[in-house]
Amino acid sequence: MTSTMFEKIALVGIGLIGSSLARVIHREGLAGHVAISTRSETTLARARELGLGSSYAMDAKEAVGDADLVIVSVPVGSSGEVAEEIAPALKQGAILTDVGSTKASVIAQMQPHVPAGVHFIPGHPLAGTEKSGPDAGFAELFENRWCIFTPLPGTDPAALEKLSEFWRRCGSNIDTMDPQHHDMTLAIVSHLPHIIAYNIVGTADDLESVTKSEVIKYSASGFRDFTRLAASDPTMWRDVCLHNKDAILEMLARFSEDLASLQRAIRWSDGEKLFDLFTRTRAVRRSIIEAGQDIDVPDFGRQAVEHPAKG
Ligand SMILES: NC(=O)c1ccc[n+]([C@@H]2O[C@H](COP(=O)([O-])OP(=O)(O)OC[C@H]3O[C@@H](n4cnc5c(N)ncnc54)[C@H](O)[C@@H]3O)[C@@H](O)[C@H]2O)c1
Ligand SMILES: O=C(O)C(=O)C[C@]1(C(=O)O)C=C[C@@H](O)C=C1
Repeated sequence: MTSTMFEKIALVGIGLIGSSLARVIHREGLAGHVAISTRSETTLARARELGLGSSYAMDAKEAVGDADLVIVSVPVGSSGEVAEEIAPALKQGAILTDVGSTKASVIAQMQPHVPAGVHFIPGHPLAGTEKSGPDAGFAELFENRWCIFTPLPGTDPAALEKLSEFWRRCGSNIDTMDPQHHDMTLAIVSHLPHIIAYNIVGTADDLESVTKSEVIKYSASGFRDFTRLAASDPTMWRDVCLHNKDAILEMLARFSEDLASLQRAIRWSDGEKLFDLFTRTRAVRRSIIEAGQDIDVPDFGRQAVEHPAKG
């Protein structure tokens, strides 16, 4: 059953995340009006061609005027300038949220611009792909995925509950945590994997000149999985690295220590140590699958989910 939750929702930024939101809002009938704004004329024209909204504006202030819910879905490094731009046009009582992959930096950038009487609730859907732009989105993206809020002290519980209900209607499960904890957790489960993927694919690309295309010709599925992550949007991931610097550097230091220990085990033919580590990590993968967190979405080019019992 569908029922309208907001008279008007404004989506600022209409790439993978913004356009997925537009699609699920439409499918679930969550808004009477969806106003779309983005920085690039070409992207806005494409959003119009795709029929993602009810109105389209290059001027974000025009889009957010009268909106009950404003969702900012731009690279995290641009969240401050967007907040500054839209602040004067925000309606009293409106909920303002974002979807940025880092939280402390987004809060530091946006909060100073948020007018009194507007409920600013930072958020982050843990759902995405390596693709970007309005064509890449799909309504099912958020299904059975976590959406984490990092509410500020004094957040209105009713506004938080309304936003939580919105994300539940988009298919997500809700959790809340403080921004520092979010940034540390995401550094290990999301940011480091991307950095490692960028690095290994970069190394292989450097070797390419030596191996004369064998890297591409013989790339096995393990390497191909890395190339999917390493194909992710350069602007988005540059911003994530620059805006979660401390947590990423801390996790990279831990990672480098553990890698050195693994290197040592290989050098000294310490088979027991290798076997123990690989057994422990296999159990982690099984726990993720058993928790239902490894759900493939069509068109990701991902491998089929393996059955936990297969060993
Ligand atoms: N891609 C993912 O897997 C994923 C997952 C969860 C959260 N996020 C976060 O969501 C946000 C958007 O990511 P995406 O994947 O949708 O990116 P995207 O590149 O697909 O889309 C970004 C959109 O922002 C617009 N934009 C850029 N700068 C702008 C500005 N200054 N003013 C207005 N619009 C501007 C672009 O025109 C585009 O419409 C990022 O903060 C990212 O960290 C991404
Ligand atoms: O699956 C992917 O392709 C993603 O990169 C999604 C992913 C992730 O690391 O899980 C990437 C960044 C986000 O902030 C949230 C989700």
